[in-house]
Amino acid sequence: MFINHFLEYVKPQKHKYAFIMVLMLVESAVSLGIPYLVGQFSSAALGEPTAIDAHYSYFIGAWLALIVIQALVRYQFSFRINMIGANILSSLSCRLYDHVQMLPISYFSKRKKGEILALISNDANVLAYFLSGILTSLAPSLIIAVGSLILMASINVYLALIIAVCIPGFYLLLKLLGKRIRPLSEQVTEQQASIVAHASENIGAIHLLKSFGREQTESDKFKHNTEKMLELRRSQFHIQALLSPLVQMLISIGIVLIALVSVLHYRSGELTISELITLLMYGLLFAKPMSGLAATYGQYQQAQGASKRILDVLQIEPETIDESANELAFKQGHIQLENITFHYDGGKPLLANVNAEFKPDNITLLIGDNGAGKTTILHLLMRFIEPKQGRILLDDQDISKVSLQSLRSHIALVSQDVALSNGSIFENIAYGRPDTSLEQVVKAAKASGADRFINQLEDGYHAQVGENGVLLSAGQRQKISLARALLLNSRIIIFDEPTSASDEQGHEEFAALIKQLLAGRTVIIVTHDTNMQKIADKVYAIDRFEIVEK
Ligand SMILES: Nc1ncnc2c1ncn2[C@@H]1O[C@H](COP(=O)(O)OP(=O)(O)OP(=O)(O)O)[C@@H](O)[C@H]1O
Repeated sequence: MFINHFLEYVKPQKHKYAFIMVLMLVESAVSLGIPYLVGQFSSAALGEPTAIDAHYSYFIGAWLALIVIQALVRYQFSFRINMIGANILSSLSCRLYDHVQMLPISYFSKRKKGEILALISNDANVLAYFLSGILTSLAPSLIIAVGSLILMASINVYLALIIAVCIPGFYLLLKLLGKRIRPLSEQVTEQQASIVAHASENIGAIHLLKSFGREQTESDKFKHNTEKMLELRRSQFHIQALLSPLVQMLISIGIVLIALVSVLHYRSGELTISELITLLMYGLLFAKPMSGLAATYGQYQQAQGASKRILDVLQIEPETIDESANELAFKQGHIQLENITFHYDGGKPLLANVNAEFKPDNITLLIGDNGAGKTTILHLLMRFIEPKQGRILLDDQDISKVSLQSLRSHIALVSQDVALSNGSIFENIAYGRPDTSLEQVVKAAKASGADRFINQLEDGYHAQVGENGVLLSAGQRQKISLARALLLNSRIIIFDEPTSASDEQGHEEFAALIKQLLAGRTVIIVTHDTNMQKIADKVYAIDRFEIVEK
């Protein structure tokens, strides 16, 4: 049972649960009391003996009072149970989000974005509301079903027996249909994830899509995906739609039998009219929780699927945040690659026994053909990925032995596809130092050359950049990204294709800027730009799995 792993989310809410259970017990007692009162009312109206000697209007009054109490209790129950669900959802999705963002980069390379989003939103939702509803809906359903059965048996034992015989059939039916619900709901979730992933990818690459005239192709693809979803939904709804009426039918047949046997017993004088009415009302009361139980069973199967997917992700080891690992004792920023061998899982060999040295107060270029492994080396330095063999030393300390947080705090990465968050320019430059002042941000922007264009914007540093910085040009985004790295004031700065978005003049300006700004630091630049060679102290070329100094 995958769901068991999540019962810890129920525990903190136990007092609220207990109160809801009390409410539900009251509601069950009221529901069971109503048929009894109706029986008493009929007896009083027909002049038969009643439990207390009272006029029939007294029983009507009590009946009405119970109806009002029932409504009030149901309102309280419904509100509180939903709040428990919302609370569980909030803690579960926070835990999931925290875990997901700690997973290694390799997890994200293999998963669709939509799949991850579906997990945090859809699966967490299914599980949370199941956890909040199950205990509180199961207990009263069982109380009402068992209670009405006992009360029926107290009036007529044959009738109770008829129902007891129907119950195994009911269970079998549930089992049979329930078997198909789970794999279907898993397929539905997967399909939903690929629809979201497809849409989000296309919207993210809308320029590409439009410029290559892919509208129709992508529309067809989307339609194909939704049609597949429609098919899955058809099967899912088919079972869901079948489950409830089938169970209802079985129960209704039971009620017909109850009615028949009751009438026969009445005619033979073994039952009074008020007992007959009470019995029929208990029969109807019994039917309701039984069909509720059928729905709960369907939800249970869905929640099992959701828990399994969530559990699978929670069981993936996050990036090693070894609390006991040493902090990096940073000195100058001297980096050495020793016999590094690397290939991506399932990929061909990329680096074999690579040795290299990146010195402080040096600008080192990494050049090479597309796909040679330049960015991979930067990612090894950041420990987004780990070498298969060999080690990387920073100031003579093996970086795999120091805490990730301390390693990354000394390195600023200006990546190829500049990632900006949807906020203001100020927020984007201050991304790594959220508590920094405007003055410091402006200083960094002046140094990176971003200040010029920022001042021309109507809202200046408070201008919004749009999602992924779409409101800025590629060159402007790169300048913001450089300012962001400068603000960190890291002693090691690594650039991945920093001038890919600049014009020829931009290349020269950037080279001069780097030379002047980053003196004294360890600078590594992955580039295809030959202008950079003028400012470089050393150039490494990656060729056929090896690194050669030029
Ligand atoms: N996450 C990944 N999983 C599997 N293979 C990958 C992954 N990232 C990159 N690769 C592959 O590894 C090789 C090296 O990629 P890398 O990005 O390091 O090249 P690069 O030298 O920086 O290229 P470019 O100059 O085109 O940016 C490529 O063949 C690429 O397809």
